[in-house]
Amino acid sequence: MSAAPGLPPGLGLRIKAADRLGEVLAGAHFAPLDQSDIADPRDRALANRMVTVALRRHGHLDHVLAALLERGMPKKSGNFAAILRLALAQLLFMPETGAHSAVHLGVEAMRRDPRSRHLASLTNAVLRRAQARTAEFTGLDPQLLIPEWLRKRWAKAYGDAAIAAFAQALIEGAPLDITAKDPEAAAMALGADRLYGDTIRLSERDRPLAELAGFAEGGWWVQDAAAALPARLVNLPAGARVLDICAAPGGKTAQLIKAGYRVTALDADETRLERLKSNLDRLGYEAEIIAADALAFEPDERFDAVLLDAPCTATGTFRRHPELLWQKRPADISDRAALQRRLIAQAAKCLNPGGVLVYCVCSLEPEEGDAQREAAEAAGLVPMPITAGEGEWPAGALQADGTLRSHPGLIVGEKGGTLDGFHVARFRRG
Ligand SMILES: C[S@@+](CC[C@H](N)C(=O)[O-])C[C@H]1O[C@@H](n2cnc3c(N)ncnc32)[C@H](O)[C@@H]1O
Repeated sequence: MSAAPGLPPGLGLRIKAADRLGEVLAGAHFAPLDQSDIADPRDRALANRMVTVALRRHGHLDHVLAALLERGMPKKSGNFAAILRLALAQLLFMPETGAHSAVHLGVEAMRRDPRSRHLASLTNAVLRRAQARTAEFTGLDPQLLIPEWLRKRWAKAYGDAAIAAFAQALIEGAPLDITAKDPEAAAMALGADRLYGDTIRLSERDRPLAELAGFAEGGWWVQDAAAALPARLVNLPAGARVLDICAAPGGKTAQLIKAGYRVTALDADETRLERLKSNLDRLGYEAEIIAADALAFEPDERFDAVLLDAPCTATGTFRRHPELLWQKRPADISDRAALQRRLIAQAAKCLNPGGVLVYCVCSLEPEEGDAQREAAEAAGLVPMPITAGEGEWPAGALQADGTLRSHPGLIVGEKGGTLDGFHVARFRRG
């Protein structure tokens, strides 16, 4: 069934997918196509998979395009790049969808775009040449999937072997990780595996989230296994007052409430706070919610703990957001690191003497992680090392200095999946 009436089967969804890919190539964050874009669930799933594969394989597609477009990318070519990348992704990396359909519908999609229809025969030629070189292009070095500047940084921080693992994790994508109120019952109801703590993992999913067992009843929320680590490290008695200072959309707020703390959830972004509110409502959880700039926040009463899940480059989430690999620039790292230093200083001011700060970022960059210890110490905080006996985390994540470092090269669970990159450090106000 076609996603748009009057178009040949399968063409409408490709046009929608190419439009979405075009937006991401122009710098937008990838938001999956939803029901309002493509009504048929199977068409929608295919379209989203095509965009995702094109984004995961971006580095390989760069190489293929450089090899096949002798005169480079044509100027003023409308959606040419997105349509071609999508067709190449399908042809080379989604063989189960059929080479004929990749070529034929790719060329048809190009014909339907008024700004790029003059390039339909070039498209046909490029796709046919790619098809003839399938073995070569599907055998490209996986490390080409990571831009060189990031590859160099990550090799320095995590070693060469980690780069190969990161590239593999990028190709495979992320499973659905869930934090459950009752992990044993939820794992049973969903056919999921238990990882550690209250995290369970669903490797295969055949329906939308809202239709999964326990969602409507508020039995669980989506949260990567690594993202679930920081809130557990607050480790205070139930009833403690905890400020979640960059809280939305609320995954960690929900964990803090589950742990029995009295939680204040603050965020500067009102739209994201709406999502936090509706997430907590679904879970039947309550928190004090404050829309404010953390940098200007002066609480009436200080807190026993602050969780600072700081805005960051989010490079640790590349399995879910592969576009970040190609959108981030070195200046983003220094920019975020500077904001994080200011937030750490502000978070320290919100703590009672002896209060605990848990600082975390979903970034793989040392400037946003280990290096921020200096900013914490400058704000009057002392390191409070995380210890081996106080929780469960992936083997290899606990570092000698008592901070946690997860990355998509670490293996978790019996089925051997990976997890996001997170840095977690804990401090106490002196
Ligand atoms: C990494 S996200 C938080 C994710 C959240 N902790 C969770 O687990 O669901 C960072 C958040 O920081 C917020 N933020 C960025 N700058 C801020 C500021 N100056 N004051 C308050 N919130 C800010 C963003 O709106 C964003 O929601």
